[in-house]
Amino acid sequence: MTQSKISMPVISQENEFILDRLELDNFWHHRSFSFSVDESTKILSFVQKIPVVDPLAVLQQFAPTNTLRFYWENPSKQEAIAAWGITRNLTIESNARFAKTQSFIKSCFKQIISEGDTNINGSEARIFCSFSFFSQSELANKSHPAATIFLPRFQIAKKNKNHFFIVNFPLVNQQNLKQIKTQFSQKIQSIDWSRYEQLSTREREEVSWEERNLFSAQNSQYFKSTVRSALDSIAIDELSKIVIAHAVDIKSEKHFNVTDSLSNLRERHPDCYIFAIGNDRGQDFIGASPERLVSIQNKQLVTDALAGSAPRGKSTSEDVQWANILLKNRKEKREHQAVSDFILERLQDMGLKPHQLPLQLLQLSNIQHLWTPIYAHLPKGIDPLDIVAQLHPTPAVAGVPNKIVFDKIRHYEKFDRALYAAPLGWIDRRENCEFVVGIRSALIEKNRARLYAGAGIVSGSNPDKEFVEIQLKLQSLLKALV
Ligand SMILES: C=C(O[C@@H]1C=C(C(=O)O)C=C[C@H]1O)C(=O)O
Repeated sequence: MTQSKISMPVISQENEFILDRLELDNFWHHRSFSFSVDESTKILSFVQKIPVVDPLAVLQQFAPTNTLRFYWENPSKQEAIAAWGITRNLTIESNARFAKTQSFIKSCFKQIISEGDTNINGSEARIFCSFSFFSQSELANKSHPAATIFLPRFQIAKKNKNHFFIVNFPLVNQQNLKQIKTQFSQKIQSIDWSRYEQLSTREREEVSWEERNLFSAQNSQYFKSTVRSALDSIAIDELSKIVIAHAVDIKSEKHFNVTDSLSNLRERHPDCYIFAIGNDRGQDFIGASPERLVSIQNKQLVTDALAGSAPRGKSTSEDVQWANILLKNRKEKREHQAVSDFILERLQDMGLKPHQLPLQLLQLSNIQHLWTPIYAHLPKGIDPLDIVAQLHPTPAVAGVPNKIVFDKIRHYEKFDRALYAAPLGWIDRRENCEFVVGIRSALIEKNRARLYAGAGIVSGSNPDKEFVEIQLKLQSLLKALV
């Protein structure tokens, strides 16, 4: 179901509004920035290089909470993107969501006329996508649609030392293109970007939780009983792996601060992808995921098989000890191989020739994982969304075999996974893209947050140890939320 609509008079008013009244706050905040157009309207995608900014600071200052928002950062790759407002969007509530996403994205990029500083790496206009874990949830009041895709009105991007501001602006009258470009350019230059060079640091007080139910005996007993039941199913060969997740609801005295929480996440997890997707109901799904589902640059695909976990040691020797346990443990390796086998098979089914690097460790600040990066060259005709559709969900977040595991997950988990463990990311006109798996994540709304974490269960898993793993993942997330 497309939520796009044309609204010609508003566009021209908006046009006038931007060009004639140049007050900064109104320029950004005016509500008419959040309506979308359909595929018959051309869209000017105007990009301009700007001085150094922190895209998170810009997002904090300008993105209203009543429109779609997206934040994406990979600190170790010196890359960050903030996007907000809607120029075109689509929400999907049905099956075939990846195919529908694909055709929507193609039609969007056909409308775009790119102008400005377009030839520098990182300056591309992107379309942002998030999906729910299941294509159709059986739970009545689900918080997120099966797919949400949008071309934002504004995008701030940082790539290495370069920073860009992009406006995706619906054109009513193309004759004015030159004039509009000049005025956008002047407007962007007139902004005092130095004010957004750094996120204004506030007192990062610890939020006091109503912690009663965080890891209550009831919670832990229920989780462990599901692990035991899954082990029974594994013993009779009904399935060979299942990832069981746990959700914890917390309530703070004050509203959560999304940008400060993101800032904490990027400090604590510089090797992860930091993300946030906000909807028009003021809900934000945020997290720091170590798991790439699909990354494509110039037709080179990279994906991660990531499964099998151990804590980090408090000293170097303890750390090495944990690493060795992880690398040698047969149960952890079984858990991992279920993922790498699945990915290789799915890519081969698409006619690709994937190759994997030797098994290695991905050491994050709080946890370490077994990791196999997998590469493939993409021939013409394979769309990034074909790969997302083929790979989601991998046994890193679901299990083997898929069909049986889906029913079991719905049975064991007393909550809707919503966006947890599902793909989210961006795609550009040249079909470069990055999608991560939305794990190590929380759904935030005002003073409430739901935190998610899951653990892979295979033959040999121990319910107590799996619960410890879940706690480790949840605690790390909890520490970042303010
Ligand atoms: C499911 C999650 O993580 C996954 C499960 C892992 C495991 O069980 O060892 C490791 C990495 C992820 O693939 C999660 O963090 O919620």
